[in-house]
Parts: sequence; structure tokens; C-alpha cells
Amino acid sequence: MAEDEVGLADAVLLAPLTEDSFLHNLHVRYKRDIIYTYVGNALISVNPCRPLPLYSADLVRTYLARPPYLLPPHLYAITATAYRWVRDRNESQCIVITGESGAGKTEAARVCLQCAVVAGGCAGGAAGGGAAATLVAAGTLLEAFGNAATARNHNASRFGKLLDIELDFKGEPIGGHLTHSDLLEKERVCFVSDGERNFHVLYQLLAGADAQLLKRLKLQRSWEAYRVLRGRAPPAGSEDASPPLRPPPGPADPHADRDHFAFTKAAMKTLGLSAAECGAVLRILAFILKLGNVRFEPLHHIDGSIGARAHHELELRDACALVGVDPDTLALALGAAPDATVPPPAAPPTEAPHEDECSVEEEESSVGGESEAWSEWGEWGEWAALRRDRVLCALYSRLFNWLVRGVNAALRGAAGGRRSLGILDVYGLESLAHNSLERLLINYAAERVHAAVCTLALRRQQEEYAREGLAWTPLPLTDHEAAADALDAGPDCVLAALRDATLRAAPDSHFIQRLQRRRHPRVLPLPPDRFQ
Ligand SMILES: Nc1ncnc2c1ncn2[C@@H]1O[C@H](COP(=O)(O)OP(=O)(O)OP(=O)(O)O)[C@@H](O)[C@H]1O
Repeated sequence: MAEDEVGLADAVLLAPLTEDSFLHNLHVRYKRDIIYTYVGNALISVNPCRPLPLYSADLVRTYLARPPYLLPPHLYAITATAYRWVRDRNESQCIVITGESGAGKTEAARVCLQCAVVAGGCAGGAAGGGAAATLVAAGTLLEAFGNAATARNHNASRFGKLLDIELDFKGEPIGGHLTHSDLLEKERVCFVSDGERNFHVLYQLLAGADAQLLKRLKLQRSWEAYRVLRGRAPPAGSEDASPPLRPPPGPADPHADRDHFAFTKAAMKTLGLSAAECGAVLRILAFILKLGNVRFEPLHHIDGSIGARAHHELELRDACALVGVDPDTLALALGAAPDATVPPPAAPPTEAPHEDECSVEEEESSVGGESEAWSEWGEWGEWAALRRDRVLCALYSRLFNWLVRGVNAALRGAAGGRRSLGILDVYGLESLAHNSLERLLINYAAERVHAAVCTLALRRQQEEYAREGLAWTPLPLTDHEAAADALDAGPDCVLAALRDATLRAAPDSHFIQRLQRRRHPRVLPLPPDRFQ
């Protein structure tokens, strides 16, 4: 049976068009491995969760040569149409990919990029060389540093990105630009939830580095040796190297991390990073792994007060030697005196920053708080651990931004480049039991994109029907815009209240009280420190 005979290739033609008939159509097609279905100009892709023989350079050329309505629905049709508009009409286009986490957005973005690269090759450029190779290398590098295994997706993007591919008048890619939202889920670098993994590159380094490199970086091969990779913190009093409660999910192929390390290194080279820069990147990664292992123990000062001292001092010194930082200065900056001769730093704040920002579970569980002295130490130890985690988050985030700048420098097109073909791959919506500030902002960005898509695809269409006097049953639209407005529009919105509270350095409880006073109809404050 030909593909176009399985269900309907365009759901708009379903009669009656109901939610049930729509889902049934997708299901019928999916059972025959037909994962793509149109809804007018939009394409629905159902994740097959296994490789299908749907992609090839020859097929790209077929879609480039023929109009989309003569061929079955495919991402190539969407990309080829957008590509032709840029090339032939000199109008910039953007392919917007949305869906929840694990839906297949990143894979779809990869397919769109592959299609654009092959199309550029057909236009005269050497596919696989020049800007095309740089674009592919950029994808590989950012996936290594910006993706991680989560409970839902073994390769989840932890940042949103818009890749603009600049085309010349022949349609050949001559450069590009990557915009990322500066919203990398950086807290993952210091704390991984049970059953999840840290950023891929950290495992790749341990699995793929040869013995000499490991030695130079003072690293051990086993990821279990590193707290930031182990996931859940070990129970109180246990050794640092204790196994995780549940091992993080590794890639299906046991050698994948090792093999991907070679791809990541090759991508850095293709993007023009010098050997010295690549070495510095690896040293920073090693520093993160080692500093993450540094814990704190009580330090009794001569004046009777209690402070904190780095427990794994050798690890601290090794880590600092990698990046040229003085370990005593770093220990002091973290609030931990390197030895008793150093005076204790200023008193820790009365209101410690919220655990949302970085978990300190390990230290929390290792301090009993039974005596006054221990509870005092608990505050110090917790504060020092929190600072350590903040350093890790900030460092990784800056490293990531630096890499994105490097990618953009490598992608910079020839002056006077024409319009661009954009591929927007936003974060997937995720609702977890505990949603941190970063997750709130990620979901907020997704709501805004959904709002834009709904406005373009549905609301405007209905307005057009109304203008033309056509009879139709109006579709009830989920109001993504109102959800996003609750966060960012008007003086009563959540983000305005949060900004005020931050500027005043007010504790969480004040922020929640402020939300209570503002009585936003869509925001439910849950004192003392949460809201829905
Ligand atoms: N077209 C496809 N063919 C084969 N497998 C696919 C396809 N799309 C997705 N998958 C599988 O599903 C997994 C999740 O897809 P992907 O990483 O693209 O999701 P996502 O929507 O980008 O998720 P997140 O928002 O968490 O980054 C992929 O790693 C892959 O194994």
C-alpha cells in the first residue's frame, strides 16, 4: 500500500476533524512507520524511538526538485520549502520546532540541518566542506556540552537555540549565527537527580581520554569517583567513592562516550580552536570534576569560633594547579580557611540562599546539628559547599558561553550575506515535582514560543475565516499567552516580583508574601517558599 493511502497525509482533510479522528489518523500512520503528517502548513512528527530509513541525501534532492504537495509529508519538505523561499525570494525563514521533552525536537533540528547542508551542496558548495562542515561541527560540540540524559530523554538539550544559516544568492551556506538563550541548565553541573546524568562531555572525557591525558589532568577513569557525576549524594559518613543509589543511565552503546569524545575533539578542531584552547577547555572540565569532590570539615579557630576547612585538600590543590589558581585563595573565597592561621571570613548570611539554586544535600546530610557547635559548623559547611557549587555552575556556564562565541566566530559569514534560514529548537516543557528557577524560565520560554505558534497557526487563521464570513466552529485555544503573561507582563507578574526581591536581597518568604499581596489571578502563592 502506498504511503499516501495510509490514513490521511494532511489532517486538515479529516471529516469529521475531531481530536479522536486526528489521533486515530496519527496512530494508523505511526503503526506503518509513517511518522510525519501535515496539518496545513505545519508538520507533526511522532517520535519512532528507533532508527527508521527515512533520511538520505538522495531523498533531500527529490524534495528539492519537486513541490511538497507531490510528495509524502516529511521534514525535508518543510526545510526544502523554507530553503527555496530564502534562495529564490530572498526572504528569511524560520523553522520552529516545539514539543515536550523527548518528543524528537533535537533530532528534527538535525534532519533540517542535514537537508539544508545537502541543499547547499547541490547549489555548488562542497557539501561536507566549508560552512557546512562548520555547522555540523557546531551541532556536535554543543550537544556534548549542552545535552544530558534525563529521566525522559537520554540526550535532552539543556539549552534552547536558534541556528541561522546564511545563504548566498546561489543558495550555498556561507555562514551562520547561533543564538542561545543564556539559559543553560547549569545547576546540573553540580547536582544530578537520581537516575539522570550530568552533561555528556564530562563522561566523554573520562571514557575517551587516553592514559596520558588522564594523568596530565590528574583524573581517574571511573566516573563513580566524582561526586558531580554520581548523581544522588552518598549517605552521611560514607566514603566519597560510594556507588550511586541508582546508576545514571548510560548511552545504549557502552562505547558511545569514548567514541563521542573523539567527535567532540574533532569538532573543536573544525571550529578553529587551537590546541592550547582545547587543552584549556579540558583542564576546566577536570577542575570541575575535582573541585566537586572537595568537601568541608569543621575548623576550630584559636578564638574558639568554628569555621570550615576544605576536607579533600589534595583534590583542591590538584584542581587549582590545573587552572593556575592559588588553592588557599580559592579556599578562602569559598569561606573555608586553608589552615588555622587564616582568620575566618565574614559571618555567613543569616538567610542562606535557597537550595533551589544548588543542592547541598551532601553536606546537609553529613552534619547532625545536635550540639550548638555542630549546628554552627553546619551553617559554615553548608555555606562553603554552596559557594563551591556556585563556582561550578558559573564556571561551566561561562565555558559554555565562550564555546558559543567560538562557534559564532567560526560561523561568521562573508560580509553582505543574504537572508537566513533559521532552525529554532527550544527546550522541551518539563514538569517536575520540584521546579527550580531555571526550570521555570525554561518552561516560560516554551510557553512564549507556543503562544507565538498558536497565534500564527490558529488564531490568525480563525480571524481570517471571520473576516471572510466563513461558517466554522471556533476552536477553543489553550491560552499559552496568558500563562506566559502571568510570569512576565505587568507590575504584578511573577518575574517582576522576583526581580524586586532579588534587588532587595529579600529572602524567599518575602517574595512569596509579595506575590500574596499582588493577588495575581493565575498565580497561587504557597508560603513559605513556593508558588504554583
Ligand atoms: N526521527 C527520529 N528517528 C529515530 N529516533 C528518534 C527520532 N526522533 C527522536 N528519536 C529518539 O528519541 C530521542 C529523543 O529525541 P530528542 O532528543 O530529539 O528529543 P527532544 O524533543 O529534543 O527532547 P529535549 O527537549 O529533552 O531535548 C532521541 O535521542 C532518539 O533516540
